[in-house]
Amino acid sequence: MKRAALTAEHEIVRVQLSERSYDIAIGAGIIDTAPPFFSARAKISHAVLVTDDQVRPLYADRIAAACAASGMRTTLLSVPAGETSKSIAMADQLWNQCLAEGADRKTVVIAVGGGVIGDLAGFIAATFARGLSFFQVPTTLLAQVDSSVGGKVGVNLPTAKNMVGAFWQPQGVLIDVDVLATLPEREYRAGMAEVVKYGVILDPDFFAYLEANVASIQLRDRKVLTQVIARCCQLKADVVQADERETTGLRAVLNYGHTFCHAFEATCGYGQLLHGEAVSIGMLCASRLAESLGRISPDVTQRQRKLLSALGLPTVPPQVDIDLVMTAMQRDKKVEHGKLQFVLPTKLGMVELVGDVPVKLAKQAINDG
Ligand SMILES: NC(=O)c1ccc[n+]([C@@H]2O[C@H](COP(=O)([O-])OP(=O)(O)OC[C@H]3O[C@@H](n4cnc5c(N)ncnc54)[C@H](O)[C@@H]3O)[C@@H](O)[C@H]2O)c1
Ligand SMILES: O=C(O)C(=O)C[C@@H](O)[C@H](O)[C@H](O)COP(=O)(O)O
Ligand SMILES: [Zn+2]
Repeated sequence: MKRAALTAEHEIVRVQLSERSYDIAIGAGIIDTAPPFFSARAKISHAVLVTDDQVRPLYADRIAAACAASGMRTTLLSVPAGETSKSIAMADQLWNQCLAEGADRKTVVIAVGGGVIGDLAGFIAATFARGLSFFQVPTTLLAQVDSSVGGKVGVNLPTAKNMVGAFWQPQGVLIDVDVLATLPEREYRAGMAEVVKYGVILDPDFFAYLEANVASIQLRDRKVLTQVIARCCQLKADVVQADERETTGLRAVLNYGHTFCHAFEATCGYGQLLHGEAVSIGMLCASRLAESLGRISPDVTQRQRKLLSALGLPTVPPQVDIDLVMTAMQRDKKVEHGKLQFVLPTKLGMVELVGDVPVKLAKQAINDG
């Protein structure tokens, strides 16, 4: 197949999923190659770009103009920035806007933004007219290392994170590391939590690399960032290829810390605690839980806490009603027959899905934080 003309300095990670396979292109300054990147992978007569009101003036207007200049009929839809836009009400608004703009089954959706936009636009793509092709142009660190890859799309219910959604793979992911230059510091740090997650669940050498490169990471060193993002995309691609729909339990490793994380996000009110911040706190809760079950030694938790703190991430659970958190945890999608399951470390670089965990110990793992 014809490939987009990208700059010399880019890497391609391929996600191998038979007919749903796709490329993740990672490089500096490649955002302007967006139209040929899309056109090489889909026939596009009508592109619907979905973005948020902060990313729109920074990047989405520019991509929309380039798409229009390359001959695509282009519609740009924008939602308010932030987690509260990942809702059924916002999906309803976008479905109706797509209809009003004459979208049909050949329309291609392009998500330009962070994880909220990727999840929401992907959900529109998965559902409008029973499914449209879509692309991801992730603009946060979190979206570049995690949410744009793997096809989990969806929206939140008021008390249950990501509860309505689908597995819907993109046709391609275009990652320009240069867009991270404008990302607010808090959002950048939040993205690092998912980066650390990959080290804990799959790759102890990568964890050690992060420990050794905190200063360059804080400076957003372009070279280090490109390597970090490419490694995360490759690790995620490997997992998704092995268990696309989280049916064998393998993909669940990517959910490390998320049983606690999602319960904190919902209980605090969406957007109060950023997803990455909640991942940071949630991973430490899961690690303490593994300790209390005698599965790991305290130094595994200590190393995570030290690295997460050095990266400026929160480590202490929020001051919220613990019983509300425990109730929210029961809405985790890994719950089977009413029983919670947790992804717990066995050592640095390896985790397992564990059932039959006494709720009392999970509560204690929060209280001990
Ligand atoms: N589908 C998945 O596999 C998956 C994986 C991880 C997280 N998620 C989801 O992702 C969401 C969090 O995503 P997020 O952290 O990217 O948040 P986000 O999408 O809310 O973006 C964070 C903020 O940064 C702004 N922004 C984005 N790019 C920017 C840029 N380059 N410069 C300046 N500002 C920019 C946005 O406008 C927003 O205000 C959560 O809903 C989480 O559940 C999904
Ligand atoms: O891709 C996955 O699988 C993940 O679990 C990645 C997570 O970082 C991400 O937050 C995901 O959206 C959580 O999925 P959920 O199924 O627990 O809602
Ligand atoms: Zn996550």
